[in-house]
Amino acid sequence: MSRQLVVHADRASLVGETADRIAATIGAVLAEQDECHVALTGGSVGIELLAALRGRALDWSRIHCWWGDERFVAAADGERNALQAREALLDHVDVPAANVHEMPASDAGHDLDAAAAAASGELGDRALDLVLLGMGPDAHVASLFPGHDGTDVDEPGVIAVRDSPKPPPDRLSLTFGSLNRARRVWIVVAGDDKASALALAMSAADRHEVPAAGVHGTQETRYLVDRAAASLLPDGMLD
Ligand SMILES: O=C1O[C@H](COP(=O)(O)O)[C@@H](O)[C@H](O)[C@H]1O
Repeated sequence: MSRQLVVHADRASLVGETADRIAATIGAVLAEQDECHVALTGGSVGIELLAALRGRALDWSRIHCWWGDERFVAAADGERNALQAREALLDHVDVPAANVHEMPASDAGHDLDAAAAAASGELGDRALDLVLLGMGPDAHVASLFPGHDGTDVDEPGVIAVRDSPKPPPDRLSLTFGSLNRARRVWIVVAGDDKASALALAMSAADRHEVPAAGVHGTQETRYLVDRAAASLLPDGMLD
């Protein structure tokens, strides 16, 4: 399955046009099936994207929201991806509570392993319709970090991540097994601090060292980036 690269002039057009694409894709999925299951992402551009989706006309009663990863902190901690997503988007749209599948918070009564098991149980072996991912400057996606054991896991589900190089240290993440059974995987990247990671991700790099290189959808894999992030891609890739 080939990967598509879409380069936008700047961060603002990346965010606005990607929000349009997400809304159009969800609309097309809902024209063919009853529900659309989407994994949201945290991270700087990921949350900007969710805020931009607020104004789009979508049938939220049929959209289910999951997460690619979560920081294992208390429910009210501003670092929590789900809390940021609520503030940016979900508190502003008519999404039924039952459609929002947050991963457990650290004060919900589970330790990290039990939280991973609970989130895995809820997700099962579902093939998500659309997975949105950010990418760190170290090429991590979701909370799959270079050199970490989590990059070995091919079973679908949610894993506990300890000693994350990016704080907070304890996290939950979808595995490659769940990410790579999604129909569409879109990796959204902005900024020149991500340029070398993006160049590696789009090469045939080993997923253990460059996790972003190991993620793909069964129907579609798209890198949606701004010009700054694309600055180290070979000319031939930009044609
Ligand atoms: O910690 C995380 O980081 C990545 C990337 O974030 P960014 O701020 O560098 O864009 C994000 O995709 C992930 O969901 C999040 O938990």
